[in-house]
Amino acid sequence: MKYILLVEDDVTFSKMLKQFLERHGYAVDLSYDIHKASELLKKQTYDLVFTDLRLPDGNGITFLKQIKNNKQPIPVVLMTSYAEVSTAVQAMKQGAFDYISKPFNPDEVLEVISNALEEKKSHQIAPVNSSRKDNIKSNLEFVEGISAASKTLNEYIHLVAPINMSVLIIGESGTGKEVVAKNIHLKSSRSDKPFIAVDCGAIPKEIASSEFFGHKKGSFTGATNDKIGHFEAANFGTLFLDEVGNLSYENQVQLLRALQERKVKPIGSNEEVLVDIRLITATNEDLLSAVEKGDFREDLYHRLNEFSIKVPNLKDRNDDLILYADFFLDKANKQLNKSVVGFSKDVLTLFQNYHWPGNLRELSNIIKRATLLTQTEIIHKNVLPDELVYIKEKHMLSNKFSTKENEKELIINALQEVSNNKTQAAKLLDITRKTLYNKIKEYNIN
Ligand SMILES: Nc1ncnc2c1ncn2[C@@H]1O[C@H](COP(=O)(O)OP(=O)(O)OP(=O)(O)O)[C@@H](O)[C@H]1O
Repeated sequence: MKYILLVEDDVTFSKMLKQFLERHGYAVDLSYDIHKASELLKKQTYDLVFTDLRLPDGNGITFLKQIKNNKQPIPVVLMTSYAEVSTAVQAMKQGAFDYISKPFNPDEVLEVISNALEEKKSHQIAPVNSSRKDNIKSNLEFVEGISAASKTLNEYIHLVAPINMSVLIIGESGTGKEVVAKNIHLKSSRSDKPFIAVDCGAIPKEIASSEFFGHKKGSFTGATNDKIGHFEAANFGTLFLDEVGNLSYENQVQLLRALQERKVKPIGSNEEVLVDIRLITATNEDLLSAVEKGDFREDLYHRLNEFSIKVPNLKDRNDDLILYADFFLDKANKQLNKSVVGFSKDVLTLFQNYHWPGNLRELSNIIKRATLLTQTEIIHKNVLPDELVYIKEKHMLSNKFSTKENEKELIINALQEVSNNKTQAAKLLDITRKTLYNKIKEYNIN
C-alpha cells in the first residue's frame, strides 16, 4: 500500500479528499498545517506529499523546500487555485513533481498521484517504516482538535502534565473531562503507574470512606474480605475523582485530611499507609458557588484547584466537528464490524448547525447509531435522530425574510440557537455577518 501525506487546511475538503483516496487503496495521513506535517515526516515514511499552496503557518513552497533540503526523496504535488498557477510553476522549478488546480476532478487527482508514484518507484526509495501501525494506533485514542479552543486546551494539558499539581477540570457533561485527565496522566512521569478513575456521584456517602481508604475483613457487617481503597490502588499514579462536587461534607473532610497528611488508614486497621498520588478532579457544576453557599469546603477547593482547565463545549469547537465525527465513525466501524466511509454533505451541515447539548458523548452516540443503521457507504440524514434534522428544517422552512416581525423573530431564534455566536447565526440565516450586525442594530436586539 502507498502512503500519502495530505496537507490541507480546509477541513471539509480535506476529509472528503482523504476518504476518496482511501477508497482508491491509498493510506492517507492528514495534517492541517506545515508544523504537524513536518512532525509526521520525521516519524514516518511517505510515498507522496500532497499539499495545498496556502497553509495557516506558511506556504506549500516553503514546505517543499524544507522537504528537499532534508534530502527526503519524496515526490511533492501541490494543490493550487486557478489564480496561483504562476506560483505553482515556480514550485515546479523548486522540485515539485507536479501541481493540480482546484477545483479538480477525481480522475485528474488519481492520474497525477499515480504518475508521481511511478516516478518514485523508479528511484528506489526507502521502505515504509514498520512502526507506522503503532503510531497511527496511539494517535487514535485522543483527538487533539484544531479549533482555537482545542489549541488552548492542549497547551494547558502539555504545560501542567509534567508538573505534580492538582488539576481541577471544569466542563459540561460529555465534553471529555475524563479523557483530558487520562491524557494528563499519560503525559506525566507517572504514566507507567495506575490511573484510577472514580465517579464520586455514584458512591453512597455511607461507604465512601471504605471506597477511598479500604477496609479490613470483619471491620463492619458485609466486610467479608480485606479491600484496597482507591487511594492505595492509585499509589504512585493518578487518582481521578469525577463529579467531585457530589461528595458529602463529611467525605470532603476525610479527603482533605488524606491529601494533607499523604497517608490513609483503611477502616478497621491500625496501620497507616503512605500514599503518593497525583490528584485530578472534575466537575460540571460551579464549585465556587457551592463554596459560597457553604456546600463545598473552601480549603478543599483550593487544594484541588492548584491549576484549573476548562474543557470547551462542542458547539464552541466547530472547527473540530468533522475531525471528531470521523474519529467516532472509525471507532463505530470497528466496534460494529462495518465499513461506512463518510457522511453526506447534508449530514455535515446538520452537524454544524446543531447545538450539541450532550457534547462529544452525544456526537459519538449519534454516529454509532447512524453507522449501525446505514446500509450504504455514506451516512445520510434519514438515519439521524429527529432533533438534529428538525432544527435544520425548521430554519429552512421559515428562513424567508418576508415581514419585519418574521425577520426579527428569525434572527432572535438563530442567535439563541448558537448561543449568540454571530458568525454561526449569520451562517444559519444565510446572510453575511455585516448584514446580521445591521439588522441587530435595526431591530434593537440585545
Ligand atoms: N479528545 C478526545 N478524543 C477522542 N474522544 C474523545 C475526546 N474527548 C472525549 N472523547 C469521547 O467522548 C466521550 C465523552 O468523554 P468523557 O467521558 O471523557 O466526558 P466527561 O466530560 O468526563 O463526561 P461526564 O461529564 O459525563 O463525566 C467518550 O466516549 C470519550 O471517549
